[in-house]
Amino acid sequence: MAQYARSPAVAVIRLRNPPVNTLSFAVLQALEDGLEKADADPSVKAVMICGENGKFSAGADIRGFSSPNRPVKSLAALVSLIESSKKPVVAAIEGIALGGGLEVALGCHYRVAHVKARMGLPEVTLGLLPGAEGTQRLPRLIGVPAALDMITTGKHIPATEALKLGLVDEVVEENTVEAAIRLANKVIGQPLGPRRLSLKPVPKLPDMEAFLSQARVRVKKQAQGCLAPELCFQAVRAATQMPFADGVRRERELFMVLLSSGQARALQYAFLAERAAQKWTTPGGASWSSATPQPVRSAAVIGLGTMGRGIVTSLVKANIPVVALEQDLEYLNTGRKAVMLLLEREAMKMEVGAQTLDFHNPARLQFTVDFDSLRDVDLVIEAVFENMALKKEIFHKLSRICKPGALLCTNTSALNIDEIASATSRPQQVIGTHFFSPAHVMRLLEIIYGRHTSPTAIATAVQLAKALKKVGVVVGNCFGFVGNRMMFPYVQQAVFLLEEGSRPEAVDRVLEDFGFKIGPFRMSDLAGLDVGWRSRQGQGLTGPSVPAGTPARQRQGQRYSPLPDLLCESGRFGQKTGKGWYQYEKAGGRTATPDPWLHSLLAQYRDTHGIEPRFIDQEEILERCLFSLINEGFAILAEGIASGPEHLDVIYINGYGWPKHKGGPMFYASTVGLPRVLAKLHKYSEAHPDVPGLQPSAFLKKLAAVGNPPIKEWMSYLSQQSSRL
Ligand SMILES: CC(C)(COP(=O)(O)OP(=O)(O)OC[C@H]1O[C@@H](n2cnc3c(N)ncnc32)[C@H](O)[C@@H]1OP(=O)(O)O)[C@@H](O)C(=O)NCCC(=O)NCCSC(=O)/C=C/CCCCCCCCCCCCC(=O)O
Repeated sequence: MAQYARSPAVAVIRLRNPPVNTLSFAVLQALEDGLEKADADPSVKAVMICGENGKFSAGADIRGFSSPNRPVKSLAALVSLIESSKKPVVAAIEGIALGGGLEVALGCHYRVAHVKARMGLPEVTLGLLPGAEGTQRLPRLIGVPAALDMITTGKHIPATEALKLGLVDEVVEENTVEAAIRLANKVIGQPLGPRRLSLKPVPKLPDMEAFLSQARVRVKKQAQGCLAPELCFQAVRAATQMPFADGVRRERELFMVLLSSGQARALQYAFLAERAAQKWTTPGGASWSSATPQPVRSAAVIGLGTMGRGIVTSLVKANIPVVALEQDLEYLNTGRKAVMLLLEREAMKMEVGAQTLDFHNPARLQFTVDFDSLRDVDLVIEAVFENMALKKEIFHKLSRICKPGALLCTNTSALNIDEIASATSRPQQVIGTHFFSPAHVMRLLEIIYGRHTSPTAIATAVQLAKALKKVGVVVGNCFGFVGNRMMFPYVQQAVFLLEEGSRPEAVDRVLEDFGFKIGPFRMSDLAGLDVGWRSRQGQGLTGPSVPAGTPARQRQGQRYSPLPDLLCESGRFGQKTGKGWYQYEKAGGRTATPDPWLHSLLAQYRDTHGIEPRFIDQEEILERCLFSLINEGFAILAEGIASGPEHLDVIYINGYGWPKHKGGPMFYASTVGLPRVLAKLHKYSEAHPDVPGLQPSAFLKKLAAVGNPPIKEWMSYLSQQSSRL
């Protein structure tokens, strides 16, 4: 709602809808009532609009867009009402003014912002456009280039930048509401015409047409298959070509197209899924609502390979003092140089005026080979390579050296957390923190609890993720956890498709056209084929431990493809060796080119194994790869390894390049329809009975049988018996 008060010639309207003052129907109604009251009261000479609790407004309620009962009350009409007020209206922007919240402020005649406030029109990130006339008012206020940038990227800008752009009239360090009331008193009686943005012309550019056509190319390129940026562009272009009222009509038409699009639903789901994933629970009954994190005032990282370097960089960026440890001076010096380089680059990227990175100060970042230096840290992240014996040795040492409450984290992508914890005397403080490479860039942090991990340890790891500006998703302990476990059948299908007649570039193209940033073969080349090879050797799937007489394409009665092993045996480890599923310009090169050598290897391989190659169409490539991944997701949910489909989707969007506008694999399955996913899996598993990954999971079958319920109801169909939750 909104609260109305007087101060004394200024009416104060305070938006109130915790936690972020979204513009519900009740808020809009109360705002309208407040404006009418102020208008009718002759002793009121000006109006000031602010938000409760130090936040102006986060805009429209995202949950309302998909609701059949969404309020028909038009926000746009209210913005016009504010603008047409005969008494000056001043917005006092504290905290945030986003989306519809900023559009309300644009309707005001003046805007005062607190120095720490952020403003933006993030509708594009929700698959929408600023549909309350924001695409028409903002270019009139700050010019087309800046408005187009804000509207098509959705970025939040700080108050200082808003002041430079002319988006706000004043930035204050103290009480914003008092400053806004002062300004309101000052402008009483001044003409309002020049302050009404709808009456202003769009500022001209020397060659608007040329600017717009270049901007359109840029927007399309950045959109990566998303519709909203293009329609945002069209709405802003309308502002340059039409009078305000016509531009508003065009904006409305484009908004309605987006509002009913599947992409908007997916993006809004993704926003809410990220918040839902913060609400973790475990089968033992621990949860975000009752567990309290421990403070992390200092940390240590063991191992300065690729992952360790990124993790140190992340911690330094989060202003957490770090001790970085390596096994000897040679490794330490190489690691130190690499970390310093990363930090120099990060420092250069930081905004002018923002807090600087204090990494030359040994009290903030210390390099050592001495385990004793870890004695006092609050948290240790072990990031050595994936070797159980080595990890156990380190954890044994840590449990002797570290102070009693220290959290002991292992950065692993698949290894058993319980086994690692068994090497310590304090398994309740051991937790998996699976970072994604490059660790200082990628947003995802998979947080894996073991059998004995305490709720405090989980809460502390979640808190750490927040401090590192990452999305922490809490999951249970199983081989590959959630992300990699779902990835295995996907990559396996991709390789089987090669055996049957396809090529890496064909499979990658289909998945990249679907929206993945990178297809499975390019991804394997980037990650290094030797990583999987070592893991398969460890599992006894390849190498000398495979019993003599084992059929080349079978392991334990299941289909197996030795193709990736053959590549590794030829020294083809991917980008780092200049050859893998593709060829590259040099070792370490990044430009993948289809490789005739590989094509003839595939032909030879099929000959050797008597496989008749066939043409495999895009539909089969897509369905076999995606549906096997999704199928594993259902098995994970049924086992209680993750507490909801949103968790899986957040992992895939933030760690595996799944296109956000398709909402994540489980959301995608819900849009395809579970009966269809099930029917396709039946079809493919009949054709390939020796591939367990294609056999539909019991949970998927159950959901399809009960009539394809909406995604938010899925978990209610898991019986207590079938779930570990
Ligand atoms: C920066 C944030 C605001 C805060 O971040 P942080 O402090 O980290 O906290 P969070 O955990 O993210 O959030 C806290 C809780 O708040 C919830 N939240 C936040 N924002 C929203 C929101 N906008 N809606 C709903 N809920 C929100 C969040 O979920 C958390 O709650 P919980 O823990 O999950 O319970 C950050 O949250 C953020 O960035 N928020 C998003 C801001 C945003 O994107 N705003 C834009 C929203 S879209 C908008 O405003 C659009 C406006 C245009 C509307 C145009 C309407 C005109 C239509 C014309 C045609 C209509 C025809 C009508 C006919 C018909 O109806 O049929």
